[in-house]
Amino acid sequence: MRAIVLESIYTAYEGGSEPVIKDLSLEVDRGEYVVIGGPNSAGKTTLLESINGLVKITHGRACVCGLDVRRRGFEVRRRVGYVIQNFYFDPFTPFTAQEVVMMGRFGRQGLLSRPKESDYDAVQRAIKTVGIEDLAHKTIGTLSGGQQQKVMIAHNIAKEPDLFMLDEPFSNLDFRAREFLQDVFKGMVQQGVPILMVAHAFDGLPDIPIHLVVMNRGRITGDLSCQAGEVEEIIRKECEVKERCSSG
Ligand SMILES: Nc1ncnc2c1ncn2[C@@H]1O[C@H](COP(=O)(O)OP(=O)(O)OP(=O)(O)O)[C@@H](O)[C@H]1O
Repeated sequence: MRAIVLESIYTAYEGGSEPVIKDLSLEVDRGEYVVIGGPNSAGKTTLLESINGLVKITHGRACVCGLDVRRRGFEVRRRVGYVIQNFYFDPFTPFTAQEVVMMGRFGRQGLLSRPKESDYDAVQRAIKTVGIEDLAHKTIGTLSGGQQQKVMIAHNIAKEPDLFMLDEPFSNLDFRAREFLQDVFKGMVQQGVPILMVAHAFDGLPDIPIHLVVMNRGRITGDLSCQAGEVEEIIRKECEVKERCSSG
């Protein structure tokens, strides 16, 4: 079973007059590391949110982890880890980093159930994996942007997702943290969990085959396999060619 099968989908935001994603098809297998690139407003975030069932798919077929996204969006979201692009915790948010990581278990344990031994174990593993043991008991809103980002990555790892999507996860992280986390993601991919990552900077991608998806104006304009070192050049070329074609 493929992790993602999208067949000619169109998606639109509530009240939007035009679809943002247009006639888009994509297949992703287990264990693939997918990088999604392209210019601003190409529809990269909207694609992630369509896969997750957060934006309405108006036409086409979308199957994620074997589930029909249009009918079973809630179940899809339970199984998909999603680190969003922009989040903000108020300094007075009354949760520690460890409690936020535990919230990643809610889909498995149920909102009103007590955490089990396996939930505590998954939380400790995620905290250790991301290397935030020293932050565990700090209040989330008092952490820096980069520290909060690491907590949200741990939250999604604790979820033990079948598919992991990240929207510009490195925007607040220093180069050491980027390299460390790229290793973590490589390990997840090698265990079979597919990763979809939207990015604008491509330094430090792991040395494994990359499934590169280039988007522009709501469509996929490039879908190919390449090495990490080729990603930036390919995206640059794709975007330049498409810009010339659309303005010529
Ligand atoms: N909540 C929303 N309601 C209506 N339109 C939206 C909404 N979010 C995004 N859009 C529109 O959808 C289009 C694609 O936006 P999206 O955020 O998916 O692009 P992106 O490729 O992720 O951009 P960037 O690289 O700048 O983050 C844009 O024209 C944007 O204005």
